[in-house]
Amino acid sequence: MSESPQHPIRTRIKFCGLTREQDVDVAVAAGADALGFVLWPGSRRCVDDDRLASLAGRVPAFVTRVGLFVDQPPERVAYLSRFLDLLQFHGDEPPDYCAGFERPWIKALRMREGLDLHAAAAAYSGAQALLLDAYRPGVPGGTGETFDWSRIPASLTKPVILAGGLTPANVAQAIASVRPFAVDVSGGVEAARGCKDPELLKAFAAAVHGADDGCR
Ligand SMILES: O=C(O)c1ccccc1NCC(=O)[C@H](O)[C@H](O)COP(=O)(O)O
Repeated sequence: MSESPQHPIRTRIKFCGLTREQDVDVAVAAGADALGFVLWPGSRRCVDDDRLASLAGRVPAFVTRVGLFVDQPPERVAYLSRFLDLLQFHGDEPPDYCAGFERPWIKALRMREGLDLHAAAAAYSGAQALLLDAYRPGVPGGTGETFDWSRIPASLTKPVILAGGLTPANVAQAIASVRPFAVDVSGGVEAARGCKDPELLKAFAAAVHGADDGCR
């Protein structure tokens, strides 16, 4: 299979829901390409503005700082953008809203029944990627649940970030089946909610690298 953003030779890794400085350090050392900070107050992983400033200030060059939002006031997104390289919209934000900030953005889509991914990719054509996550009614993200990966068409034109219930134990299988641009994990590398486990972070990254080696 030839390389392309849809079928990369190296799967990027995004660790999500970081709340502590030591987790940022371990995640970066393990090989993170991106770190996600939940900025939606409804989440137990949400970090306040001071903590975001501290965590974001710790991230070295070439690791992307991603802020997660769920249908929040645009003024709030605009304010917090100063700490972020990329915005991730996890709610029902329409494309015009997502494009209204001076930052690149990705759209999270929860894989509810009947979702047409080609139509969504066309609607969110300004997104840098689509993050595909499990659907659980009333829960915007971070469910720790997988979905049926065979629902993702190989012909999708947008880079796919695969999320939802990934762990060090299943991520290699996920990469082999989907060949995503990136994988995203939160609960699968935690010791407790919001607290990442150093060994799980390293094991997850090692499993991704091993899967990439197996795909070559
Ligand atoms: O983590 C949260 O609490 C959260 C709340 C609201 C929107 C998104 C949220 N998290 C998103 C993620 O952490 C990931 O992008 C994704 O959902 C994967 O989570 P997991 O299944 O736990 O690996």
